[in-house]
Amino acid sequence: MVLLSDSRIVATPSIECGEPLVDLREISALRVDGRYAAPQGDYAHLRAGVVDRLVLAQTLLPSEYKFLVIEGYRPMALQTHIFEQCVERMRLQSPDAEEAELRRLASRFVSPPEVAPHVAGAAVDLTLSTVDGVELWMGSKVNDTDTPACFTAAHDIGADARLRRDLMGQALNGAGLVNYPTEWWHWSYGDRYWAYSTGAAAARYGPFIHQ
Ligand SMILES: C[C@@H](N)C(=O)N[C@H](C)C(=O)O
Ligand SMILES: [Zn+2]
Repeated sequence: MVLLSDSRIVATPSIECGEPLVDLREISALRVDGRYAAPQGDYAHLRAGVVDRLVLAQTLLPSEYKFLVIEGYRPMALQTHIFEQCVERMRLQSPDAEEAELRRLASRFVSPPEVAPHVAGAAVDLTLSTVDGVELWMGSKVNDTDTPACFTAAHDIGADARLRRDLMGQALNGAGLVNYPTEWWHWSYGDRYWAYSTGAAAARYGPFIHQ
């Protein structure tokens, strides 16, 4: 598995295309959860090209399902904070590990800020709901990385959750997004991880400042 801290991701070129962020709360086809709501509404924004692909992906789901968007854009300061917090958690678990190894271990679950897809407005954490908005069980809670069930390919999660993950993956892959294999809920388009995974010559979206 290629991690976000891998030198191949860091070395992937990024040519910023300048596309704006779009507020998902103004896209009637998409449902946005408010658990990470903050005053500026950063969490509810994504690049226009990602939004288009998300809307397309939703049409590829069986009609009884809808996406429930949990978090999109994340400011650099927030990404840096949660990455450093994760490094400190790794230090508690592996007190003798070198700094570089702690950062590699942390990057299994939080991206190093310099390549972070959420900071580019390119990544979305999402799950499935019923058409009425009732969140469905996917084998673990969104953002619970303390269980092996967070890995997208996990098998001991029950048949319903496995089927839902597969359906979600088919729809999102079908619309051009790629998954981070340690987190079933994390999908991106246009960032460095996407460029590396798809063989694109460069990322389309680099770090972005939401005004
Ligand atoms: C922190 C978690 N929700 C997440 O988004 N992880 C990925 C790998 C990231 O930080 O980009
Ligand atoms: Zn994510």
